[in-house]
Amino acid sequence: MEAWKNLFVPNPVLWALKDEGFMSPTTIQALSIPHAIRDRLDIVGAAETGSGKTLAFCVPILHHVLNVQTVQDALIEQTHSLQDTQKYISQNETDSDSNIDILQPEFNPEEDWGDSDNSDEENNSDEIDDSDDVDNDDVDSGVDNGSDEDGDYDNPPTEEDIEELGENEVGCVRVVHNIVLDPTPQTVNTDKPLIGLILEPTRELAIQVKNHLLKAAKYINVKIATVVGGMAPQKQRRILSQCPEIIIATPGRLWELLQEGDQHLIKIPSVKVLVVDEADRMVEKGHFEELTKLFEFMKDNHEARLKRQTLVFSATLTMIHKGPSRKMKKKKKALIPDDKLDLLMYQIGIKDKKKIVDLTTKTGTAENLTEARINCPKDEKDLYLYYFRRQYPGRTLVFANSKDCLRRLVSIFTELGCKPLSLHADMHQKQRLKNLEKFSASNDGFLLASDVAARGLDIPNVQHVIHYQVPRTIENYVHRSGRTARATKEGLSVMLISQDDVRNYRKIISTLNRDEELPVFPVEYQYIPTLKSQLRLALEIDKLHHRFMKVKRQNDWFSKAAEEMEIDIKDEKLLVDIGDNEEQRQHAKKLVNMRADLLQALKQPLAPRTFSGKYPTKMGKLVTLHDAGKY
Ligand SMILES: Nc1ncnc2c1ncn2[C@@H]1O[C@H](COP(=O)(O)OP(=O)(O)OP(=O)(O)O)[C@@H](O)[C@H]1O
Repeated sequence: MEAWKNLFVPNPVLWALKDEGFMSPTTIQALSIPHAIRDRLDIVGAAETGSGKTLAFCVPILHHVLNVQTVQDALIEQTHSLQDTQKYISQNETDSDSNIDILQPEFNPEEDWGDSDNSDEENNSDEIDDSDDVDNDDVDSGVDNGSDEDGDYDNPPTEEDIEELGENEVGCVRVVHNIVLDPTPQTVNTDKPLIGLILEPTRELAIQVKNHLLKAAKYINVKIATVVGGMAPQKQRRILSQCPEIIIATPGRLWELLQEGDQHLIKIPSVKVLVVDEADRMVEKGHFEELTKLFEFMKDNHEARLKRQTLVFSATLTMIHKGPSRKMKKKKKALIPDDKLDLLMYQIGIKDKKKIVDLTTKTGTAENLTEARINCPKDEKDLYLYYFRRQYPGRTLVFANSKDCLRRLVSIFTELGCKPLSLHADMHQKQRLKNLEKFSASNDGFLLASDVAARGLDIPNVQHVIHYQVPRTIENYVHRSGRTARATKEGLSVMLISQDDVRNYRKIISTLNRDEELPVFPVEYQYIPTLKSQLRLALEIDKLHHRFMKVKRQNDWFSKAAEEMEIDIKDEKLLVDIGDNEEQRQHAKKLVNMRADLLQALKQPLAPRTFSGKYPTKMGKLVTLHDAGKY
């Protein structure tokens, strides 16, 4: 753990990292953490997907939490000694000689500072546990009883900490020459500061980061909450009323609760650390309106802004996606990476005192990623996806550009027995999380997703990423592909390219400065006819199934409407409208028979793979096809 110590990582975090088996920092962690902790600089960090950027911002936040807690402990101790002195003074009636100005003898530090954290948590544990929300451990699970009660951390509080705490965070206590004065004890409350705010572009990512942070905070007494859309706001309001020190949020819900005047969220301008993860996406024009408003709201408090540390990270901070050529021509000058970074830093309010750590690789994608393509007609993409699925088992994530396309694929691949899961923005949040969980739990998981899953998700051991359609931007290509080949793992990314995709494909290749085309994925064509006939049958079944369901839905609708209007459903006219039930029975029978045929066809094993060719990767190493399926 020596390497971590040199980065000024506090001991309680070190213990947790050790438990996680993170024996040494990754490059982005090693190059950014000391500047954040020791130098208190704003950090702008760009590094490849899966390189550990999450911990690079989590560790500095926890450092701040520990610092604040140490300061609070010191204040309690001072208050205790002040009370002892007061007792002594009143007993000896010699207060005229004292140089300590005691304003309110009733001040009770136990009530205001002491163990409110823990007792709060226990008293409210039923509130947190009773709901069946997926998110039901948002706050309490992040709290440990603080094994480091003596406050003996690596970095003792500085003068600045004490000043900041006195003015901004406690509000009712002033620290003058190390003596605690309490001018307005009647306003002392159990209110706790908001220390860290992490902004994420998607709900799944916010929840994932919370879990990551909880692991790193295993030995720290800290409350961490997520504030995201798609979950009950009432519960989030309740959680916020417990004043979690760290909030991880998506901008929409955060802004909504802030506008309601949430008492904890109004402290946002004086937050000590602000993290904008996936920053280039967050500030993208027209993406998060609420974020702009939030930044405006934070700017109001100029003094706090100067004290605040801002950390921004992404794998694509310096990548520029080229717009449509017509637009580009109109512009006098094309955007260059430095412009993008400057604009982003301006939008977020990065201070001049900053450290930029740009580890973006020349190829743009992760080192351990093998990239390939399959060229095919648009109407054969299903076939090649099916081919890949059958020939290359393993956790596979497929990206498509539209929700309609995803729905269609889910339907067909369900018929083909591939057990697909889906993930897109139109789904209910609980279902989204459930599907992610199922996907992560199955070694052979098959997830069909929109770009909502492209950024940040750290699903263990995703072996393959398939781009059913070529993504529209370079950033999306890098992030989608980055769901595999994470940390030290290998991974394979394959693009299905039809005529429609050529333009986007060319843009990606040129932006990534690739000298060569991506290698062609070697398809074993001898299997194609068998797979084609299975797919054809599945498509027929799917079509019939949809027709059947449509009539059934209509039928149900008519029955319901008829009932509501007190019309007898046996009415001849209605029966004519909804069609003949016997016909539906026949319909259903046909479906059952066709499914039985398909099931039989699917049992037919494909001939063992005979291909033993190799194809080069961008890394120059050779990967056999057999290996490619077993990453
Ligand atoms: N020091 C470390 N040693 C070993 N593994 C680590 C270390 N730091 C992080 N990891 C692991 O590496 C994986 C990727 O980390 P993380 O999700 O932070 O990547 P990222 O850079 O944020 O990726 P993305 O750009 O896709 O969001 C995670 O599973 C994480 O637990």
